[in-house]
Amino acid sequence: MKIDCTLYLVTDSTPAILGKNHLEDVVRAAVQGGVTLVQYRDKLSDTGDLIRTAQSLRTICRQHSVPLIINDRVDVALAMDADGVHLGQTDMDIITARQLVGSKMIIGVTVSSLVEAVTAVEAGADYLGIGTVYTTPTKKDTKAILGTAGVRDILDGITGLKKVVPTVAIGGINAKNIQRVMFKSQGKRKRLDGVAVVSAIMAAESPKAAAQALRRLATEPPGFINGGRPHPFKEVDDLLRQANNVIKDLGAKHPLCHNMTNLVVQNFAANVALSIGSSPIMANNGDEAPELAKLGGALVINMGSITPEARSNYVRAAQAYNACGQPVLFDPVGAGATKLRRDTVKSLMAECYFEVIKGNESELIVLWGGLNTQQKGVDSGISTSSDLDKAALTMKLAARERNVVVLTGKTDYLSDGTRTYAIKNGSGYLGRITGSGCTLGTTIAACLASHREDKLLATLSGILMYEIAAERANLRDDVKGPGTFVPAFIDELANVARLAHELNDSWLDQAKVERIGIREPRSV
Ligand SMILES: Nc1ncnc2c1ncn2[C@@H]1O[C@H](COP(=O)(O)OP(=O)(O)OP(=O)(O)O)[C@@H](O)[C@H]1O
Ligand SMILES: Cc1ncsc1CCO
Repeated sequence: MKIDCTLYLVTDSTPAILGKNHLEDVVRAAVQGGVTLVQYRDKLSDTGDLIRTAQSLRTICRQHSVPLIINDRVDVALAMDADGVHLGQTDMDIITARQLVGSKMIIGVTVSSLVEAVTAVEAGADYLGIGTVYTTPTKKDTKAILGTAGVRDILDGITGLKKVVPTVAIGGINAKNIQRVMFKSQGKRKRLDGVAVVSAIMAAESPKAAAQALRRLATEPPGFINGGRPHPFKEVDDLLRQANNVIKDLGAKHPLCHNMTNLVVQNFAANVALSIGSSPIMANNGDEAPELAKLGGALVINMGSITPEARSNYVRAAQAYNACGQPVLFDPVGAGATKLRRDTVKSLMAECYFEVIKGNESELIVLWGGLNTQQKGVDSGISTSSDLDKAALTMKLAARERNVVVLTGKTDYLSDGTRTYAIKNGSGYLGRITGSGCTLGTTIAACLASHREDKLLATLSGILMYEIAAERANLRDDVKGPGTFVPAFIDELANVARLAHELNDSWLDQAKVERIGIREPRSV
């Protein structure tokens, strides 16, 4: 029997997933929606019930020519003449199962390592379920988490074996990440034939609509073909593919993050730096900078508390880092609030090179030349600009300064003067605590210090780490308001750093990054 693994439904009859629905109804709707293979998985029912349910599922599946596979129970599969049986690593071995079921019945096997995959193929498996890709609410055992990189290694490892078998990935796959999973797990010569899902269909409000959507997404994977042109998703995805490594390297290299920052955020910024894997020093005296600049780190100049001697300290420090070729991030806090700040911005921009400038909209308008803009304190104020205006401001400033510019707000804009992106991650709490912009600057600077090859990628990685950690904190039960948000946020920054260290890039599935197609500014 030919196996089409494009969209493989694995059933789950537990109340947490199935709710009040009937298994048969859900499976019927799913095959009507486009599921290509069904596995009946039930660890709890008695043998008689298993056989009866399997028989009725087989009737439903056969009406749509979809094979029905039985999980684990070779006896049940034989008793009701299933199309196949699926074996886990602790189930019956493949050779014994084959002797029992004969040559026609499909045998599928779950594998989570290359050794298991090669062994299964050589023993006669007809398809492989590779997993677990991501943690799921029902499976939290992170040891077996492969991530897409792990799936890719297995696909590469089984390329060239005599027998070619279809493969599906399983574990935490849903409509949001299915395309990324298929794209990112591509091996050099082999890619997944499909994906297996459980709750994305079993727990869906409309299993039919969920199956239709997943089938479409699985059949038209992005980044492969788009009338011969690279899919727009591919460009963003190429960056996202690398972001986990940038964060992993940050933890491994532990770079110095030298903050010349305001009086408000000293402690918060130092804790953020530590939780992401960087080593902070809060040092506002420019005399120390030439020595610190030689330690391979990055400098943040945040002019939030502009003391009388601050300007000359900033310039000496930035020039020391410029001389060593180490990155400097400029955060022109309250740039439009006072004459002193406007003048300071002007002279810093003239005397120093900033690899990244990060500010809110009001601040960046001042930097672009809106020296008459009046900012109320350090806040951005109510914006009247369109999204495109903000993206254009970000791009033209980056093009003029030959650097990377970040404009923060509910949506962040990022540009290197050529490539411009909108990032729609984050949490409303970030707008309700002080210093979220400042500590984002610290995070980006740490990324710049550890990843020197592509400053746009380093900046994007820092923004995503920061904002996705905020989203994760936002979801926690212990967060009741802005006050409890701050410690939870620091914990989540550390959690994202840990995931990256474990090569687990699942946190990036939440990334909401869009390429903005605006023309390059011709003359700036
Ligand atoms: N409503 C929101 N929803 C999602 N993310 C937000 C929101 N408001 C701010 N952020 C995020 O918070 C971070 C800081 O942006 P913001 O524009 O508030 O900086 P700022 O005004 O310089 O802050 P501060 O002066 O307090 O340091 C950015 O990552 C931004 O995306
Ligand atoms: C509130 C405040 N005042 C100066 S710096 C700062 C922190 C946020 O920018």
